[in-house]
Amino acid sequence: MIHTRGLTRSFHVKGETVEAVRGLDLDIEAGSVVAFLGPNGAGKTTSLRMLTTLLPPTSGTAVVAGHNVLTDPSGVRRRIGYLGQGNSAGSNFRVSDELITQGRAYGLNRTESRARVERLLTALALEGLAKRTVGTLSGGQRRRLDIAMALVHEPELLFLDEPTTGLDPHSRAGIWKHVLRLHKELGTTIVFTTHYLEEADLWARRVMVVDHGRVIADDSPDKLKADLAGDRITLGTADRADAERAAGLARALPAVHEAIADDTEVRVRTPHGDTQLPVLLRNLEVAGVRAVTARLTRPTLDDVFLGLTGRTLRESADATTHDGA
Ligand SMILES: Nc1ncnc2c1ncn2[C@@H]1O[C@H](COP(=O)(O)OP(=O)(O)OP(=O)(O)O)[C@@H](O)[C@H]1O
Repeated sequence: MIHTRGLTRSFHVKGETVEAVRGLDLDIEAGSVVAFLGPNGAGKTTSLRMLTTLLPPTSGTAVVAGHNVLTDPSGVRRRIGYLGQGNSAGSNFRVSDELITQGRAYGLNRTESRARVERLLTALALEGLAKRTVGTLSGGQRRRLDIAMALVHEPELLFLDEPTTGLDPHSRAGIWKHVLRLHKELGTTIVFTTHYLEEADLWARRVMVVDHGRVIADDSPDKLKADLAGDRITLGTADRADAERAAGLARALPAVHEAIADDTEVRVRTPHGDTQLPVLLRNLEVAGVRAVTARLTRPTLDDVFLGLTGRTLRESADATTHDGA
C-alpha cells in the first residue's frame, strides 16, 4: 500500500538546513494499522505530508495506494484520506452540510453523498449532531467530524496526524473505537502519528519509532518491548549489603541483561521477568539474602525509546520545548 525509498525532506531556515526526514524506506501492506511514534520534531508530520502529496520530497520516491506522489498526486489523493493536525470543517456550517459538500467535492451526486454521509454519521456516532453547527461541537465530536470528512470518499488508506491530541481520555477512547471499527469493517489501512505511547501500544500492529528524521526501530509493540526494553524486576532489601549481594546473584542468571543495586533497591532487566523472578527469589533464599519486596513491571514503549536513544520521549519533548521548537 505504501512503498518509499530514500524519502528525504530538508528545510532551509535562516541560512540553516533542517533535515526533517532522512532517507525513509517503508513498505506498508494493505490492511495494516501502523503508528509513527517519536518526540516533537522527529519528522512524523513531514513524513505524512510527503506521503499525502502535501509536501514534495527533497529526494527519494514514494508510491502510495499504487500511485507515485510526484508524477500522479491526484491519483494518490483520490485513494487516501488525511486528517491533519488542524480542523477541516468550517465552524459556521451545519455538520451534515459540511459532509455532503465534501462528498460533492469528490464527485458524488447529492443522493449518493447524502447516503454516504448518513452511514458515516452513524459509524462515528455523530447522527444526533447532524443539524448542529460545527462551532458548537466539543473537541472530541469535532475530531470525529474531521475523521468523517477524511472518509467521505471511502479511501482505502487513512492517514491520521495526532488524531487525539488534546482530548480527554474518554474522547480519545471513543475516537479509537470508531477508527478501528472502520478498519475492521472496510479493511481501511490506517497510518497514524501520536505522542501517546499507550495508543501506539494498544492500537498499532506495527510501530515505527522515529528520531531525528530516521526510523530507529520498526516492529510490533510486543516485539519491540521484548527485544529492546525487557521486563523490570525491582527488589527491596533490608540494607545496602543485601542489595549488592542480590544484584550479584541476579547478574549470575543467564537471562538477566542488567542488575543495578541502588541503596536498598535492586533493579533488574530481563526479557522474561515472569520466569526469572521466581528463580531469583529462590537463589536469594538459598544464599540467605532476604528480599523485603519484589515487583515485576512490564516495559512500555517509552522504555523502548529509552533503550534506543538513552532519553525518554518525555525528556526529548522537554528538550525540544526548551529549544523553542
Ligand atoms: N515548513 C517548515 N519549515 C521549516 N522547518 C520545518 C517545517 N516543517 C517542519 N520543519 C522542521 O522539521 C523537523 C520535523 O518536523 P515535523 O513537524 O515533521 O516533526 P514531528 O515529528 O511531526 O513533530 P510534532 O510531534 O511536534 O508534530 C522539525 O525540526 C521542524 O521544526
